[in-house]
Amino acid sequence: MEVITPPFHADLANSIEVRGVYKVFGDYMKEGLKLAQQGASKEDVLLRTGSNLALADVTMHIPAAQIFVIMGLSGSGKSTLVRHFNGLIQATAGEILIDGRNVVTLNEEELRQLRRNKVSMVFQSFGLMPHKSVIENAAFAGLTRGEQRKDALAHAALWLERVGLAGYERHYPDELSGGMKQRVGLARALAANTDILLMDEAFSALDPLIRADMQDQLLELNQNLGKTIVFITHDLDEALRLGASIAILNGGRVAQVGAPKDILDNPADEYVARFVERRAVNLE
Ligand SMILES: Nc1ncnc2c1ncn2[C@@H]1O[C@H](COP(=O)(O)OP(=O)(O)OP(=O)(O)O)[C@@H](O)[C@H]1O
Repeated sequence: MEVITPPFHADLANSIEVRGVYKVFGDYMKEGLKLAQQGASKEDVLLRTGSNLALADVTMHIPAAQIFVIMGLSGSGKSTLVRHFNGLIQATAGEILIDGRNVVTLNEEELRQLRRNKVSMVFQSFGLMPHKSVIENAAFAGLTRGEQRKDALAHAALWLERVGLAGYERHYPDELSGGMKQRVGLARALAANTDILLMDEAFSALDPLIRADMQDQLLELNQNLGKTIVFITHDLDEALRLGASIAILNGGRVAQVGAPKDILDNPADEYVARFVERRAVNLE
């Protein structure tokens, strides 16, 4: 079957454009969507339809080659939003443009290609294949892209070394600690060498020293290779250290998007102010 590739727009390369995205989970999606479009809150929609409004009218521009941080309370919609970017979740309404192509309209094969070649993801729950060794996990993208096995494994070994896992190549995921599994997931995403990296609480299981080291590596990767990185975290210090921009979600809606200093100095509302109050001092 012929795969039709929608047009590529060079001026939008590696940016993510989110336009009016809504996501309603549950049996009464249409009713929930209508209420949300009229401005109803997550709680209202739940009370009146029993449906779960995860995202409402989310619009944001994620520039190429930037680290863009997403924060918000548990359940505010962070993971749901990011999973729209590689088509793991289908929007109820709205558009997501990557390289100017609307991800919402891609078919399964096009989505597979997108995940293989353009957008890789590091999951909070690691997402490793238990029956494959550490190095086979790390080399997954290269192997499925059809690279020579020797080359894909050599490349994966380099990334495993960079995340501090040299010597563990032949081990299996269930022989590793949580932090080590998280680093395998990270090595796998980095070895995939895609232009866009989605990271959902990707450092949460790491101890503080390794976490700081991984943050440094991510900044370096972003600076040297110009990767676009979308990074979900609960940790304000991590957000301020990594993010060129920070978006804060509240009940599925965007509370504020801005540079860290703007958010610290001028929080848009009480909710944002609560996030940043303990750091309400000027950033250098
Ligand atoms: N598959 C699903 N079915 C029904 N509701 C869902 C599903 N996935 C997420 N939700 C709901 O969508 C909302 C947003 O969830 P999401 O996981 O995106 O939040 P989050 O901000 O990432 O939270 P956390 O910080 O706890 O990971 C929540 O109310 C959640 O219950």
